[in-house]
Amino acid sequence: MSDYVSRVSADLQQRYAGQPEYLQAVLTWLEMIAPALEDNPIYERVDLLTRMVEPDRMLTFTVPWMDDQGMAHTNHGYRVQFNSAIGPYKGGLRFHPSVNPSIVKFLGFEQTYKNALTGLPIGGAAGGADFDPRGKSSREIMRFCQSFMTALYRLIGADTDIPAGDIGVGSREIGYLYGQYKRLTGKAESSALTGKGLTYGGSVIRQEAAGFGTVYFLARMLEHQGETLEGKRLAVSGFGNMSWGVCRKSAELGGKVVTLSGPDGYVYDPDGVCTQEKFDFMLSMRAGGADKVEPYADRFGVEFFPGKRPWEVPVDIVIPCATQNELDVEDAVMIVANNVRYYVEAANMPATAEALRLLRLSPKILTAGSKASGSGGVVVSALEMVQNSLRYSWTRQEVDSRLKQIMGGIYDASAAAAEEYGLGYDLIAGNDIAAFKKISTAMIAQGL
Ligand SMILES: NC(=O)c1ccc[n+]([C@@H]2O[C@H](COP(=O)([O-])OP(=O)(O)OC[C@H]3O[C@@H](n4cnc5c(N)ncnc54)[C@H](O)[C@@H]3O)[C@@H](O)[C@H]2O)c1
Repeated sequence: MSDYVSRVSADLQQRYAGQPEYLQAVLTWLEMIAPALEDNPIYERVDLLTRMVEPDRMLTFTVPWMDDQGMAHTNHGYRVQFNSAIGPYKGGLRFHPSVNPSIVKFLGFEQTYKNALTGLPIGGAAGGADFDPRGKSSREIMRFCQSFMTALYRLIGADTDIPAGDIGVGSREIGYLYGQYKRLTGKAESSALTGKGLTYGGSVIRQEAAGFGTVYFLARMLEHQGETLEGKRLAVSGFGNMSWGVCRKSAELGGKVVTLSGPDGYVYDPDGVCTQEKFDFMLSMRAGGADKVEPYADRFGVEFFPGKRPWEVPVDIVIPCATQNELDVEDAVMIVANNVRYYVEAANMPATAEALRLLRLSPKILTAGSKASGSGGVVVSALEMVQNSLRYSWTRQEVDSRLKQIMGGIYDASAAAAEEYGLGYDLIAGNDIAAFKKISTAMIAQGL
């Protein structure tokens, strides 16, 4: 590690000791891009790394709202505008009790480098609140979203910062947020938010895009090995938006997702989550707001494993789709022992640093990181912005083929950078290096 990288790392660890997720994301990235930093004194001269790993700014605000019984509550809201070197800030909003400055900073950091390789001109951001949507009525969710937007609206806009959904924020919440944005600004500025409903500027495939994109990326890895998804068994976590898209596209390509999970445990469905009835049931579990996967076992007569994670099931492919650090070293050891052949991240930073290192360095498994294989959602969000600017809607087939093509481009850029730096087929390091080079070039060109 160069002196400059050591200094930046030490400074961050001292300054942000209480922000473990943020430190994990940045320190892993510094390890990945190390080969691209060697013999390049310009980076230190313009102190590029410090500016790349810290957000441009971060807003913290209170979100007061009233429940259906007339009791007031106050949550904490955040928006971190991480980097705008290649376009306006763009990234999701997460409503979950675990949301704090460390989580939104890690999400904003990951989003910046994820967005860079989409080929679309967008910077990176993230935000959200420690609000728990579980058990809340639709009216409570609406009041919360309106209060959240009242605090946020001055900071966002089509050319400044464009929020989208993430955990706990789907099309219903985006609708309430957008309605309040319009009310406050007096402008029907459709590309100020993405993930909108189809009747007011949303894009077809946006809901499916996150999961579809991951499977398109996986299909390219399989192709590289002379294989297809036909007959492969997949372990997936979560049962939300990302998992739903992965199940649907895998089934279409002949694969079989045999696990889903929630905070309560996981279900094992040996026949696969492959039918329309099962896809629809996933949607109803998510909309129900209980955040439990057990009802799937009751409904389809399959086994439920309370309090456990799905990584113990022997499969060909593992795709974590739920949340950060949902897979630790013990899980990684089990995955290797089960002869899993592909580990493809859909959720943001789903593995601990040690688990990821173990999987990445295992000669038995091919790995892809969330900044590449998890970028389908933002790709179609950006395509939604393009359609809004054109005041035009593309067909399902047009959006889907663009998504597939862009995912292929991200795969190609990752594989090419890995090869250029003598890293073989390390798609994770390759992706980080390619994104680093794109953003650093833009930042240097724009001066201090
Ligand atoms: N939706 C998108 O467009 C999109 C795009 C890129 C990345 N992601 C990432 O994908 C992941 C899932 O997002 P989503 O949009 O599907 O959200 P979602 O709210 O639709 O679903 C989240 C799922 O994760 C599970 N989960 C959340 N916290 C958990 C915990 N602590 N333990 C166990 N399970 C937990 C929930 O039960 C739920 O099934 C997140 O990491 C998110 O950042 C989403």
